[in-house]
Amino acid sequence: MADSSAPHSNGGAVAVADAEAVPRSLAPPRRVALVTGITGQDGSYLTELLLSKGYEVHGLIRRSSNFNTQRLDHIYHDPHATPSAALRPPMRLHYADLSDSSSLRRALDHVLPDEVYNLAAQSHVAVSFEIPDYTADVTATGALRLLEAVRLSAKTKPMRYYQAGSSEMFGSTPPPQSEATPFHPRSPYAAAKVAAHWYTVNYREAYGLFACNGVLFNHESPRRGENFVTRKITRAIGRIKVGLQTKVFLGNLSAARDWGFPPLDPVI
Ligand SMILES: C[C@H]1O[C@H](OP(=O)(O)OP(=O)(O)OC[C@H]2O[C@@H](n3cnc4c(=O)[nH]c(N)nc43)[C@H](O)[C@@H]2O)[C@@H](O)[C@@H](O)C1=O
Repeated sequence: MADSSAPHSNGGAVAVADAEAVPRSLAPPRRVALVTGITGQDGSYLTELLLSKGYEVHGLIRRSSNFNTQRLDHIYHDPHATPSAALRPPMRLHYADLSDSSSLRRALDHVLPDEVYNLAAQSHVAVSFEIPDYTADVTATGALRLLEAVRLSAKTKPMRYYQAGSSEMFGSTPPPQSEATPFHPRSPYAAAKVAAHWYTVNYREAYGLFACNGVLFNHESPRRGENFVTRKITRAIGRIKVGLQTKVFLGNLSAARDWGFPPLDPVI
C-alpha cells in the first residue's frame, strides 16, 4: 500500500510503507537478509556478498539531509528510476532507526527476513567520549531494541540475528585474545558494544533465539570512513601532494592496532 506522505527519495531510499515487494517467484526461494548499517563500510561489502550468494537484501537507513548512500550507489537502483524489478538487484532500502523501536518492528514485520545483521552503531571510539549517551542509546540499547523486535517478529517466521562486536570490547586486556578472553572496555563505545554482546547472549539463552556475536578487529578498505585514522592519513597525504593542505594533526601516536582488509573482488 502506498503512503503518499512518506518520503520518496533520499539517495534512492523508499519508506517502508511505500516498499514494493521484490518478486519472489524464483525457485528455490531466495533467502532474505536485513542489514542495519548498510550505508557503512561493512554494510556495503556484506550487501555485495549476500547479493552474490543469491540473497534478497533489505537495508535500514536513517533520515539525513544529505545523501549518505554513496557506498551503495553502484548496486542500488531506485525503483522509481528503474521500474522493472527484473532489471534491478534484489535490494531495497527502508527508513528506520535503532533509536526507534516502532520503526524496527515495522521493518521486520514488513520484510520478514531470514537473517538480520546488526552493523549499525555510533562507531567512532574518540567521538563516544563526546556523545556518550547517544553512543549508548544507539550502540547498546539499539541492539536491544532490534533483538526485541526480532524476538517478536520471529513468532511469525524464524529469524537469525548477528551482532557485530568489536575488538574494543577487550580494551586493556592484553593479547593474545580469543572468545574466552574477559572484556575490559575502555571507552563509552567499547562499553556499549559489551552491553550489545551480552544482550545477544541473553536473548539466545532466555528465548532460544538464533543470536550470535562476531568480534571485529580494525579492518580497512577504500570505503573506510575518512575520520578513522588510516583514511585521515592517506587522505591528508593526497591533499598535501596536490597542494590542498600542508599538515596533518594526529592524536595518540603510541596506539597499536592489528589491521585487516575486507574487500572482495567486485561481484556486481
Ligand atoms: C575495532 C574498532 O576499530 C575502529 O576504532 P579505532 O581503532 O579507534 O579506529 P581509528 O582508526 O579511529 O583509530 C586507530 C588508533 O589511532 C589513534 N589515532 C591517533 N591519531 C588519530 C587521529 O587523528 N584520528 C583518529 N581517528 N585516530 C587517531 C586512535 O586513538 C586509535 O588508537 C572503529 O571501527 C571501531 O568502531 C571499532 O570497533
